[in-house]
Amino acid sequence: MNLKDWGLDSFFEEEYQTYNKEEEILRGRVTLEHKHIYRVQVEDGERLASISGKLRHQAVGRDGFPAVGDWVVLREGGEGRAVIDAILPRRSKFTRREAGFHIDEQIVAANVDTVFLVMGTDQDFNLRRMERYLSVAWESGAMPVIVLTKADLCPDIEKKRAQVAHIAVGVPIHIVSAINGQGIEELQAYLTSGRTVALTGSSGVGKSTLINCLADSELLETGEVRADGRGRHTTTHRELVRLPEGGLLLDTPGMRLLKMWEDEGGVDHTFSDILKWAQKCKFSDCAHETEPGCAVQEAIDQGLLDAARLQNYRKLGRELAYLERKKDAGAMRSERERWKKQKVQYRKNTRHRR
Ligand SMILES: Nc1nc2c(ncn2[C@@H]2O[C@H](COP(=O)(O)OP(=O)(O)OP(=O)(O)O)[C@@H](O)[C@H]2O)c(=O)[nH]1
Ligand SMILES: [Zn+2]
Repeated sequence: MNLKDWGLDSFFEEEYQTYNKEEEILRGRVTLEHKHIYRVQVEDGERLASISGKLRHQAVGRDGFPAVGDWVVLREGGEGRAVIDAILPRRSKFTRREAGFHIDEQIVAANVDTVFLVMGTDQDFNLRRMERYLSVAWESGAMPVIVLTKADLCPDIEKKRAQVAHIAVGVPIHIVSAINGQGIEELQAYLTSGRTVALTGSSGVGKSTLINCLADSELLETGEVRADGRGRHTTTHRELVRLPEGGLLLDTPGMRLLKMWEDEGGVDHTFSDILKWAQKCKFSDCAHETEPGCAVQEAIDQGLLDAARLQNYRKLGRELAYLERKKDAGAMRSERERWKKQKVQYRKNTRHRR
């Protein structure tokens, strides 16, 4: 199997060049992760792999661990197993941030080329949510494509398309139905050889149905002949699969339930129209509320800007500010911990000296 078929291109080829050729290295792409055991597609088949002690040691936070879609540097570890020594830089990444005690960034998918932002045209339809999806997509580095599903149930599909087009300037929009096959072929065009496509969207919008349409078979369940030549068929599930037509489909649970926390860059891109008006405000620190000479409020008055968009922009801003504070609080706590430990150590040392 040529790794080009799995998306290996000049970008990653070049990265691999920087690795030491004295030791025999394997190149491969992660297709499944399960509790720090990885299934990796390599040139001559598949390997189960764990990460080296060195990589584990270097991993700062969870983004230091491999994720589905990552290109990794491996070596044979005996008994058909392999060891992952390094992760290549990611061309795109989707992260999930847990706002718990600490902010933890977990990679839910790496090196996605195109992301389908899937939304139903039924009661699921929600423009504010689509704005959030777009923010996440711009932030990730993957190219967003909007997919509106269940067209067969929607009487005013063109109106919905226009509403979406208004908030997503320049983003392709596709209207599909799994029932009558509308739009499926258009989506297939993104799944060309070596290109990686991922999906996100709320539960029940038809992602699984769509995948089955695109795969055109029960491919997700089909086993393959084992790479080690023992000829046994496996029924192992993979989260990065190669379709018969050549495209790569990435479908992880984390990707499906993407939390919509994202930072400034993505938000600013999605709300670039608001920022454009804001530049014309009289005061540079205008909060766009009751300030005189506020160009944003003026745009709303003139019907050029939807007030709900400003509200959504503010809401996202507040969430980000909250996360920032959490992050700071976490940093402060660990700083305090470190200081406490040092103090204990200091006391021990001085006690010894006495
Ligand atoms: N009428 C109609 N129903 C659809 C269409 N696509 C999916 N459905 C139905 O919508 C329901 C949910 O579809 P799924 O494909 O399971 O949705 P999902 O997004 O994978 O949901 P999760 O697995 O919860 O993330 C199923 O009953 C499908 O049959 C469509 O194009 N038209
Ligand atoms: Zn203003």
